[in-house]
Amino acid sequence: MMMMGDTFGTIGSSLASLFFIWATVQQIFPNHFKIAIKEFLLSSFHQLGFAQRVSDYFTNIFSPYVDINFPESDEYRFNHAFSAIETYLESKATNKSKHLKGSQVKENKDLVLKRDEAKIRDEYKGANVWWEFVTASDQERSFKLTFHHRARSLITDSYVPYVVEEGKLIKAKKQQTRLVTNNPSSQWGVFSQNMWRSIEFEHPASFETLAMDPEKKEEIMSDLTAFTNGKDYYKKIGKAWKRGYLLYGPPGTGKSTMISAMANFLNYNIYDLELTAIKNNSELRKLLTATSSKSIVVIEDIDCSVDLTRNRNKKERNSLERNGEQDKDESSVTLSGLLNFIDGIWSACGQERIVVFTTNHLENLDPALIRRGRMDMHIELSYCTYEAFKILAKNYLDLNDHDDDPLFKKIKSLLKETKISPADVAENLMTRNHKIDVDGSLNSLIKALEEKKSSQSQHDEDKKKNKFRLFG
Ligand SMILES: Nc1ncnc2c1ncn2[C@@H]1O[C@H](COP(=O)(O)OP(=O)(O)OP(=O)(O)O)[C@@H](O)[C@H]1O
Repeated sequence: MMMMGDTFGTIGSSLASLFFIWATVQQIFPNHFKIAIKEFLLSSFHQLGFAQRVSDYFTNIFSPYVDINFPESDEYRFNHAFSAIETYLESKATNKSKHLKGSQVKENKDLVLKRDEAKIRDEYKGANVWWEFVTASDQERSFKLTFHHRARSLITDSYVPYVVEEGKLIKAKKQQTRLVTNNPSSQWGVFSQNMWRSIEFEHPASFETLAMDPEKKEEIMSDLTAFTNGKDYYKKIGKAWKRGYLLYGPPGTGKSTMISAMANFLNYNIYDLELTAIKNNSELRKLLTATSSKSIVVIEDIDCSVDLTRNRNKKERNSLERNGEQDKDESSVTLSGLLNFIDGIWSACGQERIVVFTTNHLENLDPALIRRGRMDMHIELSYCTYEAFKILAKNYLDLNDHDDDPLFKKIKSLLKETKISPADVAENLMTRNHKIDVDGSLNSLIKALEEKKSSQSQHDEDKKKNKFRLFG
């Protein structure tokens, strides 16, 4: 009311001044002068925003509501705000809506209830807003947001960003994790639309079932949690929101299992990057820039994928000498291409991404690839320890604490003397008939450990003999 009174006052006094000046001009100046002065006065008032204010005032009285349209696609490109709004409204409205629809898109999925209303009211910090789903055609769908002009800055500066952010968060929480892998470039299509293909990721691995030292596991989990909550931190220090993990260790020690556990823990998609299917650095760049945020880009057995090993520099130099100064980047994926993406372009495209490299031969990798800062955390996955065995015993045999059990004691001492992978231990604990047979499984493991021990001591014996022969 105060605002309306003020505006009337201003309009009244401005009009009074205009009429007073105009009356004085009428009396003093001749006709042609009068016309020039009239035009000057009108244009001055116009420039001072007077006309605009009058028109705004009346528009606001008769139509005080403002609309913002959020089309599904903008200039042929998908509008991400549209899908975030859709998710937000779906979650928001289900509790309040009187008209719902239920659907079950897959037999093994839960029934989903969605609102079945075209218009939804929402409230934000005391302001009412209305959302309307508008369909001009199948291709032209949009959400129309309507609110009172008085709440304009609250809605545009604060509410809309809140809705989009909230929608993205809800989507990320609900999203089924996907396993994505790259197609050979010959199948990418004209607009590179088929670079990646994906399936639902349903691996049940979790940190709980991962057999490794509990302290180390805790350290990895808190590192991942800090990363995923670190948006403000990364912004503050001016670094791209990404983190690299290098998983190394002998075969069967749980490197792939750990990646699955990470993806399930964070609810991130996995991009399993097959480097051998990529021809050169430019293809690599295209692929990586098309990955989404909240994802784990994995290169397994990086030492086997491409020539990224310690000898690379020497080999690269030799090849350049043989072929003249031909640009190697044009014909293959190189270490510099990969590093460029991790440190260079990578920083500029996308956020909240994790890179994981795995290898069985850490010693073969070029130090540039794995230096701290690129691979922030080096995680060694090793042969089965007694602590790890206890986790596997719990997974496979439902055994909790059996430290005093003679079979456990025997396994403890054998594990100390033997190098056996968690995969081999798991294999021995697994019962063929899917029925838990504790003694049978533990005895089968003891047998396997004893065999391993004797073959290892035989191996050591042979090695010793060969050494003596060399010197003999
Ligand atoms: N640490 C572990 N905890 C639980 N299960 C494990 C662990 N390590 C291995 N396994 C079991 O062994 C199987 C093979 O392990 P996984 O593929 O993760 O090993 P890896 O280190 O990636 O092996 P590779 O180097 O040969 O690829 C898994 O399916 C899992 O059942």
